[in-house]
Amino acid sequence: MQIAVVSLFPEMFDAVTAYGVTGRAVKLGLVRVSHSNPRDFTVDKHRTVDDRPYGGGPGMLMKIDPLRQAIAAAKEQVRAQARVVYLSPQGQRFDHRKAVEMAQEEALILVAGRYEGVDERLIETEVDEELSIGDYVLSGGELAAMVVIDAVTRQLPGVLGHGASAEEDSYVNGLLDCPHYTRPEAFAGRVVPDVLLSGDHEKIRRWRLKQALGRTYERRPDLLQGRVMTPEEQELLADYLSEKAA
Ligand SMILES: Nc1nonc1C(=O)NCC1CCCCC1
Repeated sequence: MQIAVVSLFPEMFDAVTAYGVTGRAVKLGLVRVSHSNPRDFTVDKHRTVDDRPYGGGPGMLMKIDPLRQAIAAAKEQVRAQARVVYLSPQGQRFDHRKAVEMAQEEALILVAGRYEGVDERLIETEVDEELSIGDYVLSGGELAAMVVIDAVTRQLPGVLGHGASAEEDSYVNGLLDCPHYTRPEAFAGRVVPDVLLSGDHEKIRRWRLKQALGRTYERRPDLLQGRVMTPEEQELLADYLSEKAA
């Protein structure tokens, strides 16, 4: 997959291109991240990318033309049909389903805004989709773009060592993740649940699913709304709740 990022701060993206699973994906060529900086498309002496808002109000807005040219350059970089995504709190909520969907694209162009935002006509004429990673305001779209790059890259074939972990990622089954344990077996008087030491993979699978269902019920009941539970899941959640009540 090719991802071109339109941002005033391309160096920020080292956080996803140089480290960890996503850094390895870049190294293996499973994903290519390129950059296009609106400042490189300014023509005035001060390399101006922002201007005052019509109608007054605090702060500045990003000007149309440098962004428009930076997006055009980004399209040149990816040379394929690319979905242009603008990151902002006004966007559709980014979630696992969206990550899976975006991972099917041949190319993405992620536009990271700064200041108080961008001229609405840039969004109307250049942006295919506005995406939000959550209901809060960041100082720029870069961190949101990196969240998208990370979550989408994990969905690409070959990125996660053993394919299974992509499927087992929590949210794949629409549930929160179960608890995890590693050595030592005892810590601060707390021991690892016996089932995880049993070597009985079916028992372990059921235990993990039960914990995931129970946690989701307790912490994020909204995720269970409208989610059809299998008979096994219904049984395991009932067991979890009766054990909790006991
Ligand atoms: N939340 C978010 N989800 O995606 N992006 C977000 C954000 O808070 N972005 C910052 C704003 C700041 C003004 C310019 C445009 C981006």
